[in-house]
Amino acid sequence: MSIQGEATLRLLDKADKEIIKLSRDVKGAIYDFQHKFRKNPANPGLHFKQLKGHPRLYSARVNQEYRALLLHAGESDYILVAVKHRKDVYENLDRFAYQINPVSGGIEFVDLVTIEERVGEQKPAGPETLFSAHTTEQLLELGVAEPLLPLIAKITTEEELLGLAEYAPQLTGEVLLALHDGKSAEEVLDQVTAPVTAPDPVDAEDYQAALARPATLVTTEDTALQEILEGDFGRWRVFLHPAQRKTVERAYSGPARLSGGPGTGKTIVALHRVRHLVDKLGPGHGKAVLLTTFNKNLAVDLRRRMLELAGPEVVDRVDIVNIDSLAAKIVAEAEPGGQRRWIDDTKAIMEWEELLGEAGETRWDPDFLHAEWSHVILGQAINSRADYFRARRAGRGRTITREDRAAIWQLVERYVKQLDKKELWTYRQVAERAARLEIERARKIASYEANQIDSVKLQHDSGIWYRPRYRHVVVDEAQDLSAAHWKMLRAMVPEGPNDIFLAGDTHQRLYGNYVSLGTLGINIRGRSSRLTLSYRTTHEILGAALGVLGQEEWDDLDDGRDDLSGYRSVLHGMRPTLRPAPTWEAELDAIVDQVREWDDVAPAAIAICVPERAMVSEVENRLGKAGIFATSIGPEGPKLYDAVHVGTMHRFKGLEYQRMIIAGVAEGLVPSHRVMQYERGDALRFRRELQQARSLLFVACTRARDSLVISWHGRRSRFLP
Ligand SMILES: Nc1ncnc2c1ncn2[C@@H]1O[C@H](COP(=O)(O)OP(=O)(O)OP(=O)(O)O)[C@@H](O)[C@H]1O
Repeated sequence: MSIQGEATLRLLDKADKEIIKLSRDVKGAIYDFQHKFRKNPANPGLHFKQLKGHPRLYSARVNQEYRALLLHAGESDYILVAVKHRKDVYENLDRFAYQINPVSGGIEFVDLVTIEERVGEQKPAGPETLFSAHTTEQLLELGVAEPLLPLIAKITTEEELLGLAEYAPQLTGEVLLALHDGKSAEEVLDQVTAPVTAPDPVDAEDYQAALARPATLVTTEDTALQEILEGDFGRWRVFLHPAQRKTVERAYSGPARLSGGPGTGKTIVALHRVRHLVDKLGPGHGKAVLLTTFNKNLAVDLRRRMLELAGPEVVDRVDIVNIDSLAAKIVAEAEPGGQRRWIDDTKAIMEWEELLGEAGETRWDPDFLHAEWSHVILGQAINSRADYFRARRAGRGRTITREDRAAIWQLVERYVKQLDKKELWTYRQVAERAARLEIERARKIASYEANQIDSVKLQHDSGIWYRPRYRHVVVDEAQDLSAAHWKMLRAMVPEGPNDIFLAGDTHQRLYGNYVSLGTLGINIRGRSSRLTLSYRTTHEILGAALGVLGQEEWDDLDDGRDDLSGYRSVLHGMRPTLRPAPTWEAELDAIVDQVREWDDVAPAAIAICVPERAMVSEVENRLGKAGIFATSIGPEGPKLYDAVHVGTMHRFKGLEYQRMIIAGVAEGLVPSHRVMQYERGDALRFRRELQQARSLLFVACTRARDSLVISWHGRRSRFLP
C-alpha cells in the first residue's frame, strides 16, 4: 500500500466522546496532527504504522504520549477511530475489533476495554442475564456487533446496558435497548434493523463501498474534527442516523414526504436536505431553494441552524421564511402600496364576534362561521352565492340547509366588507390571494414555454421575464399548512425531480388544517419515509406522551393513515411526575418549589407551559416574586434567553428544554371549555377539536429532554393516564 500524497481523514461516530474528554494540550496536538496527516500520512514525524494482527488498523503519533488509531478504508481514505495513551494502545492489542456490519453494511469499531469499563463490574455469565432469551444467531441477524457478544452475554441490569450502548456501535445499542423494552425479535427486525439494512449483499472486505453507505457514521467534512477540538460540536451536524442520511441524499422523482414522531430529527433532515440540494445545484441559480415552516419563530430558528450547518454562502442561496410571510410578500409584490394589516385567526374570530353582536345573530357561533368561510369558501376559492350552494363541505360535520347557506353567505359578505372597511386581511385571505397570483404566474410561464410569441407580450405587460420562483421547495412542520399554502407552493416550483420535500407529523397538528395533498397537485405516493428514533426525549417521557394520544386515528396528509409504530428512544431517565394540587395557587407554589429544586441547570434549560394566556403572566409574576428570573415566549420566540421560559402550549412547538413543567392540565383547561361546548351537537367538530387538544398536550410533553412534571388543580385532564 502506498501512503504517499494527500489523504482523507474522517472521524467515526462515538470517537468524539472520548476525544472531548482529553486535556487541552492533547486536543491542540490532535489539531496539528490531523493537518499533517491529511497533507502526507508518510510524514516521518507521524510514526505511521500498522498494528500487529490488525491488517487495517494503524497508529500514528499525536504527541509524545498519545497515539491516534486509524482505520484504513481503502485508497487514501482513513477513519480516526480513537485517540489513546500510548500504553493503552500497544499493551493489549486484542482490545480492538472492527468490521463491516454484515446487516447494515456500515463500518464499526469497538474498543472492548473502554466498553467493559462503561458497563462496570459484572457478575459471571449466568442464566439471569438480560439477553439470555435470545440466541447468538438472532442477535447477529438483528445487526448486533459480533465482537460485543461475550460482553452482552454478561449484562444483568439496565444500567450496564446503558453503559454499553453509549460506546457500542449505534445499531447494536438500538437493537439491545428495543429488546430490553420488551419488543419481540420480529418487531425489532422490522422497526429497528430493516430501515438500516443494506439494500445489496454486503462484501465484508470492501471498505470503500462501506464508507459510502449511510450506515457508516463518519464525518464528511474536514471542519468537523476541528469543531470537536474547539468544543463547538453539534452531533446533529455530522452524525446523521442512517435513516436520516438516506432521506437527505435520496434522489426523488417528485414530491416526497418525511414523517416521524417528535424529536426524530425531521427538522435536522430538512436542513441537511437543503444543503444537499444547494450543493447539487452548483454555482449560480440565485436563491433557488425555499425553506419554509409554519411559525415565524421557527423560521428564525431554521435560519440560525442553517447558518450553523452550512455557512453564509449556502444560506445566501436559500429563501428562509415562514409560510404566511411568504404569502404576504407575494401579495405585496403584486399590489404595491397596499395599506392593509394582516390578522391571525384569533383576531379574525373577534371580528366575527363583533359582527354577530351587531347583527343580533345567534344561530351560529363565531368559530363555526370563521371555519366555514376559511375552509369551505376560501379553501375552495368560491366567489359566488350560487357556487356556495353547490359547494362540498367535506369534514365540516354539522349539516346545513339551503336557507342556512343563504344566511351564511350574507353574513360572509358582510364580514368581508367589514374587513375591507377596516383595511384588514386575514392570513387565510392572503394565502388564497397569493396562491391565485402564483398559479397565474405559473400559467404564464407555461404558455411562454409553449409558445415563444407570448414572451413578447409577457415582457410588455410587466417589464419582467417570468421564470419559476424556485427549483426546490423544502417544508418543515408540514402538518400545519393549509390548502391555499400548498397551492401556492405547488405553483412556485415546476413539477420534476426533488421539487417538493416536506417534513411533518400529523400527531402534532395544531391549527386545524386538514389537507389531501394528492388533490392539490402534490403527489407523494411511493415517496414517503418515516423516522422512528427520538434523539430528544427519554423512553419514559415518550411513554407518557404516547399515552396522551389515546386511541385516535391520524392521517398522513393524503387520505391515508399515519401511526407512530416503532417510535422509540435510546435515552433513559426518570418517569414523569404527575402532581395534583388543591388550587391554582397551590400549583403556582409547587412550580416555584420545583424550579428552585432544579438549581443544577441554567434557568434557560427550564420551561413552564400552561394552557391559557392569562396563566402565563401569573406564573411569570409568581416566579419573579420568588426571585427567579422568568420571561414569556412571544410569537417571535422567548423575549430573553437567560431566564426560565414561560408560555402557552402553542408557543412550544418545535422547541426543546432539558426540564419542563406543564401546569394546569385539568378538565376545562385541557381540553378547554371551548372544546367541550361541541360535545353535544356537532360530532365531527367535537372529535377534531378533541384531537387537536390531545395534539397540543402531546407537543408540550415531547419538548422535555429529560425531566417532565405535569400538574393540575381540580379534576385531572381526561388525557392523563
Ligand atoms: N443525528 C442526530 N444526531 C444527534 N442529534 C440529533 C440527530 N438528529 C436529531 N438530533 C437532535 O434531536 C433533537 C430533535 O431534532 P429535530 O428538532 O430535528 O426533531 P423533529 O423531528 O423536527 O422534532 P419535532 O417534531 O418535535 O419538531 C434536536 O436537539 C436535534 O439536534
